[in-house]
Amino acid sequence: KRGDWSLTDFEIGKPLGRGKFGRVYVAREVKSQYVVALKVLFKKQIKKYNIHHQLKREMEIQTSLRHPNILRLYGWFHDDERIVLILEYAHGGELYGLLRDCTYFTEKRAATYILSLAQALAYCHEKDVIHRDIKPENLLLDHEGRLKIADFGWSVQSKNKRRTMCGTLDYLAPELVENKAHDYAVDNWTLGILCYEFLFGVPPFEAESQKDTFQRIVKVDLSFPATPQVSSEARDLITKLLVKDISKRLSLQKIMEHPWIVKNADPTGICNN
Ligand SMILES: CC[C@@H](NC(=O)c1cc2[nH]nc(NC(=O)c3ccc(N4CCN(C)CC4)cc3)c2s1)c1ccccc1
Repeated sequence: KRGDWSLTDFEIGKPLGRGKFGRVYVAREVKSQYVVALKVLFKKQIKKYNIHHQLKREMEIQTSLRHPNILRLYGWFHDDERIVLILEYAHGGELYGLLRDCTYFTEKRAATYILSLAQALAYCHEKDVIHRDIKPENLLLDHEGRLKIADFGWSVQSKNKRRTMCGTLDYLAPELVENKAHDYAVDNWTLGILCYEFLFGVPPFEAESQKDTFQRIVKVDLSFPATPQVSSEARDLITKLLVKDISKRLSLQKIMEHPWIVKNADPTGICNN
């Protein structure tokens, strides 16, 4: 099945989105009538921006991941000028679109998506994958409203150069042992940003200029608007994620066990309110 695909096997539909390096189209595989998304990247662009290694990593990583909240990469093919990724089709479109339409989510919907993200990231981290670019634009919804993380273009397989000599940590300096833990914590901070944005409709450190946003981030200049009304448990979780000291930032496991998540999140990942 893998590897013998070509564009003639698909009826191409409307464009779904466009990134810097390519476009995504909805398509139907002719024989099975199965609906997929085809991400078309031009070899010229790949050479020009020298993203060949990144694309290769994205393909290896996303093919190896199997999780209900991670968009599947079924396979790929190429011709003289294009590389085409055959991706799972997410019928609900971008989570971002939903957030824009309803300004902010209910606490149940927000908690359900944060739980799905924490579960997907815990799965990725077990497989030594750090996404590093979790943002609303990369989050899609399937036909049941289940969250799907897309676009692993910026993810990395954590450099296993840190794999210790003869399998023991005993000889590793603390900064190396620490460093490995640090790599993963970047995704946890992002969950705090997303949780805030799901509940208030804007990211926590938004500012007029990039410089101001940067300063607010490094100072962790966090404040909660009076409206919309958001529970103290929700604010507690956000406050425990947007922590500068990585060793004090809530772990994915602790996020899944947090009272606000336990009380509000739908464990099936599907939220209809
Ligand atoms: C995350 C960005 C990334 N995207 C993917 O890989 C993508 C992979 C993938 N699979 N399914 C998708 N579905 C859609 O994009 C979509 C958008 C709107 C839809 N609707 C509009 C509203 N309506 C009410 C319901 C139907 C339905 C599906 C996308 S995007 C990308 C990367 C490079 C170049 C382009 C895009």
